[in-house]
Amino acid sequence: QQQKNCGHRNPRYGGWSFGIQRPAEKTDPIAPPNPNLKLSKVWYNKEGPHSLPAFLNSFSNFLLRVNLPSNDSSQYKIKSSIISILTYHLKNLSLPFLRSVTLVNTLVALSVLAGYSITTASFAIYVVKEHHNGAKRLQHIAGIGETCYWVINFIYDLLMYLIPVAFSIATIAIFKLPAFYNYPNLGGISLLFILFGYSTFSWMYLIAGTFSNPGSAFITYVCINLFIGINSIISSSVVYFLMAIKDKTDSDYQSLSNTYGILLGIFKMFPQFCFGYGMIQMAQQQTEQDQLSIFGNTEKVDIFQMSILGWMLTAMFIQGTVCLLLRLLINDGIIYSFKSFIKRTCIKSPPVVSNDPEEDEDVKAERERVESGRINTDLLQLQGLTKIYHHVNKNMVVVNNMTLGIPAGECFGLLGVNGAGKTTTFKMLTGEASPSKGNIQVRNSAGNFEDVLGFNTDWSSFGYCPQEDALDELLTGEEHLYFYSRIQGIPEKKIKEVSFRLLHKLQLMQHKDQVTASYSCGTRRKLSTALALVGRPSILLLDEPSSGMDPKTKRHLWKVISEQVKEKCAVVLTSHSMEECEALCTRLAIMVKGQFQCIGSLQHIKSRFGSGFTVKIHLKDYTLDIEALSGFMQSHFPNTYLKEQHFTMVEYHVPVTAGGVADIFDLLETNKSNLNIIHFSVSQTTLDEVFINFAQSQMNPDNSSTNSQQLVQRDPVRGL
Ligand SMILES: Nc1ncnc2c1ncn2[C@@H]1O[C@H](COP(=O)(O)OP(=O)(O)OP(=O)(O)O)[C@@H](O)[C@H]1O
Repeated sequence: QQQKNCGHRNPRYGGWSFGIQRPAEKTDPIAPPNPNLKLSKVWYNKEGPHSLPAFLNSFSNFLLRVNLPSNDSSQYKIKSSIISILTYHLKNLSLPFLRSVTLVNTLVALSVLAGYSITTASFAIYVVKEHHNGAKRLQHIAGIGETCYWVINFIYDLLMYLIPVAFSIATIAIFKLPAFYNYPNLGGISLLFILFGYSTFSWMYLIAGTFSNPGSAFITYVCINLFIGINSIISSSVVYFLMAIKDKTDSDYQSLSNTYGILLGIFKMFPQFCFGYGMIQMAQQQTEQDQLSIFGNTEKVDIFQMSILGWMLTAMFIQGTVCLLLRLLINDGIIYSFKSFIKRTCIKSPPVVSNDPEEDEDVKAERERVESGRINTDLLQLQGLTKIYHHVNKNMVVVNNMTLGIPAGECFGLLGVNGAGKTTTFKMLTGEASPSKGNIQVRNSAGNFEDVLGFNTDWSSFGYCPQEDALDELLTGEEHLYFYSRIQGIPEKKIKEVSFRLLHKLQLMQHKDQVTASYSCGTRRKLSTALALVGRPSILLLDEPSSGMDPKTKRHLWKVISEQVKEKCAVVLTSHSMEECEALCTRLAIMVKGQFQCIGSLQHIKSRFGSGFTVKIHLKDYTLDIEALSGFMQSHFPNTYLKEQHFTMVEYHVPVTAGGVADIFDLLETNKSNLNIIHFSVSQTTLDEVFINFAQSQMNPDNSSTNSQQLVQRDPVRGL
């Protein structure tokens, strides 16, 4: 019972009262009161910090001695030490103070966690960016293995992360924040900062490949950190506060204590919790020590013991190591093997076209050539290559049973409308996507074919210019070339020579010192092509290399590609420019819905599928009657149709006639003035027209199964 001081100069700090009658309301209603049982009271004055435990201890000694045999009583006593008294005082009498301190510490921990959630995410999005823009794939092709890539990134990010950590520690040291500054707390908080980075980068790397763009990756990383951190810290703090207001003998206290233990066990799996909770623990420990020091106890508590920081630090180290090991283990090779296994055992793939009776004769001949192994001078072979994307409600066959062989010194053009499957084919060729079926083989230096897919692929013979420039916006053109030269293993003293040769070759000298962020689209494409040529590849994959280039630059690029072909490089090129394919490709194929519709040399394709002529007529006036002109053309050349009309220019498709070009010339020349013609031209149907006609079968879903030959025969008016 508390005792009032009553304003005395020498206050009494406590006392005892014995033999008090028990008050009526305290009697037990079930067990009748024993009239002989009297109440004793211990009095204390709260101004004396030790008065309660001291007087309580004396009372305990009275009881002890009263109950001991009289001759023994002096031999026994109950002792209380100053520490236990102070701890008792701290835990029980200063509880409201400690609670408010814990609340403040929780808020501080959450604020620091929020800051570090953003910091760590801003470091990790770099790998997402490289994954997204294809730079990671390009580095693999250039020679960096999965393990090397992740380990180097991890070490680099961790070293860079030490800069904000150093700033935080310096701030703590400058302002001497006692909770984190006093010995050994500065060491503890430094370890918490470092291990938070260690554990967070690892799990962020683990899911880096799942994001569609770096922006969404950044938001997701920060949200995950904050969501887990805030929820775990607040829920454990709430249980802690509830425990603190309960009596230890209360049954609720026990169940709360069990819940608290379980929550801590679960939350230790998350670095965000370990980081925040570790800070709270440290700050709380410091507050208790500050309180103890008021009573002269300056003994330091070991904050690294398991119950304070030890577990938090250990858990973060384990999380980081496990996630990093998983990241190293789950590489493209393992994913490829796993996917292949799942596909083989679980997923029923839709039937892909094989031995299609309607397959074009040239496509069939190429398939038979590759499958039979005859006339085998190929450097690269695709055998039954198929890619199926499994969507929620349907499966999409994007590349369908593609068989092809490309010899050295050939530039093979892969044509097709948007979505025909060209880039997907390239992705399979470079290992970015795994084929659902089929195989890709490359001839090695010993002259034998070896699989490109799977583990330990040797990409040294490949050069790849992706459709989207895989450039680092912070590096200059020259730095890019240096970087990829080093990855390719070019000796240090030759790197400058190689880089300058390529800068000259692609006319990039004037841009070599500019960062690529300031490059125009065409210049970026030139640099991407230069990077593909760094290792003098024997197989060059170019995905729309000239897109965005002006005609002059384009022609220069064609010259560069032609030189590569002359040097016996096997080039695979995709382009939407027929002019480019006509200029470069020794052989080409047109893809429709993932399948080859035709294959062969340019002239072969034009003469097989481009029957007829294109007549371009320029009229004197655009108000002239076009229908009369069309009627005139159709009356002399049946099945002629008007293809296009732009202002005074009209374009007709004229089927092959008995008299050929001479007849068309004769007729138009004779009637030039009657028909108000200024001038006209007659040409063989171009590759553009062949392409457009094939493209129409992709646009028109009803024609999906129709092969090219049938189209030629069915609709001569529309060309094919
Ligand atoms: N990851 C993916 N998941 C599902 N479908 C995909 C995926 N990637 C591509 N596709 C689909 O595969 C088809 C072929 O795409 P691809 O990029 O290979 O076409 P493309 O011929 O290269 O077109 P473009 O000329 O526009 O580059 C498209 O319909 C596309 O929507």
